Amino acid sequence: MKMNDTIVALATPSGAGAIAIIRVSGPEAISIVSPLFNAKSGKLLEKQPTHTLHLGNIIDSERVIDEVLVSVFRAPKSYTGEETIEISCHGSPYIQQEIIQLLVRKGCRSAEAGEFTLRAFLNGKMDLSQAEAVADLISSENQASHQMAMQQMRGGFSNEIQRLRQELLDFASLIELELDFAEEDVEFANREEFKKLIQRIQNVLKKLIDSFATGNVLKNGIPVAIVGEPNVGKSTLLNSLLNEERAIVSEIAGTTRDTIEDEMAIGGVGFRFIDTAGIRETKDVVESIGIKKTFEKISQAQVVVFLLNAEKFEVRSSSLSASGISPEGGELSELKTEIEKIRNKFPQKPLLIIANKADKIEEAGKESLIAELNSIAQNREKAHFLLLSAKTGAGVEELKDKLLDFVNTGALRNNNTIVTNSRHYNALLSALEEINKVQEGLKMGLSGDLMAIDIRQALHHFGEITGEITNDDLLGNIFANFCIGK
Ligand SMILES: Nc1nc2c(c(=O)[nH]1)N(C=O)[C@@H](CNc1ccc(C(=O)N[C@@H](CCC(=O)O)C(=O)O)cc1)CN2
Ligand SMILES: Nc1nc2c(ncn2[C@@H]2O[C@H](COP(=O)(O)OP(=O)(O)OP(=O)(O)O)[C@@H](O)[C@H]2O)c(=O)[nH]1
Ligand SMILES: [Mg+2]
Repeated sequence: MKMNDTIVALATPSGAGAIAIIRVSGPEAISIVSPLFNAKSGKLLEKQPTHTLHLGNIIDSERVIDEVLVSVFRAPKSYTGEETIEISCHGSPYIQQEIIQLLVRKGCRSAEAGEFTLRAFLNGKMDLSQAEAVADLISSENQASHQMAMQQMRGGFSNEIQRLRQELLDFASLIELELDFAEEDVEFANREEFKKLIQRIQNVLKKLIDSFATGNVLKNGIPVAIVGEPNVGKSTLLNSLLNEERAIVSEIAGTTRDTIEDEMAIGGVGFRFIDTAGIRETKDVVESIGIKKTFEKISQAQVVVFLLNAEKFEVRSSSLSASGISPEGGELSELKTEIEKIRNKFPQKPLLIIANKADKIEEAGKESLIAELNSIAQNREKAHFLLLSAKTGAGVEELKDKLLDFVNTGALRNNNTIVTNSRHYNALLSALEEINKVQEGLKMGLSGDLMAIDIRQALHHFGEITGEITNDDLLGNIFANFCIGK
């Protein structure tokens, strides 16, 4: 990508709108736009100071294309660090295209995706992780992902990495200095202090690495699988959670054959609900493919909502107690087996057991049912039980609260740095690996020259995050995922 030319792009979404912004950045930005702009004040754009706004017409020879507002940003005081002009025109696609084509005829080049932000990075306006956060910020759809992106864009994460990198660099220099005095057997780098620093770096790296699990989940939406036998009301629950008729509901068992997913923010956190095909023995080929997929989805989910029909258990338990037979022998033990199966298959998954169709059972039966199910849930860590009605919506709010409880939003609340980017995550893992080697070296009394190699490696991985160490392929990759005009 060339850097010394002047680029132009629409910064607002394509299509009609009230107003559209056309961005021009590069050494010729002001000199190209100036002769095309007739200011109402009669002032020449080229003479205007930075961060000023001007009303006037964009003209192509004699023809007025539009009445616009033009902002002037002078290098290096702009988003990109270059001379920048922004033209706010009326949002007709025709006007937008006319102005952009005029600018291209006068010597601008159409910007590539992310090129404005790439220039901001290359001009030192932000580091690489901050540039990446700009893209995350634009795609953020809820409070959690917005907060994480904002924190990263403002440099919270980079600062932490930068600090560690500097301290490590200072030690590396001291150790390398010792090498110059090899004959004299001096020790500039205090080994005890160095050990402490390495320990501290390890702790920070581990904390950041651990935060990725939370960050990744918060960024992409927490996957919640809704599973259970056919007809228990899974699709009804999905619709109730989403507040829309997303999935087909019917009294026929086996209605949902393929998984259905949709997102919804609860308390500022994005959740991705996955309605699945009811689990049962079946000879139907299509249905059994759907059931296979259900198990796949359970394995990918962060939380499993296991739905059952409360009615089935209520009827049985009252008739059973009347006849004096232990409920153990009936549906409840069947249920226990069912839950046990899921527990064995996915021992780590938080499980929410939900008795649905609460509206159909009698008040009197509710208590014994809740007690019974709670005793099943109690045996298991991370398992909870709720009675609700997907149809009437009673208890659905409680379910939402429970789901939020499952998410460890503590890290977010405490304003801790959360790693959301897999590139950063990989660099952190590699850095930790090198730091561990340095620690081993210290323990074994490894010579300075060998230790210096591992330290340099660790520094390299820190530099990858902030972009001190980079290459064209990597930059191309990162910025290609931006939108044009950003
Ligand atoms: N019209 C418009 N709105 C926008 C942007 C933009 O580029 N144009 N932004 C783009 O993403 C965001 C705001 N970010 C910006 C960041 C820096 C500068 C800027 O001019 N910085 C100079 C001057 C700072 C100062 O006045 O102290 C600088 O950094 O030197 C402008 C916008 C969101 N809204
Ligand atoms: N009374 C009552 N009926 C419900 C409730 N939830 C679901 N139903 C009914 O139960 C039937 C099955 O609901 P679905 O949501 O299609 O069940 P499902 O679990 O998705 O079924 P499959 O897709 O076949 O696995 C429908 O007739 C629903 O109207 C509830 O809370 N109360
Ligand atoms: Mg269904």
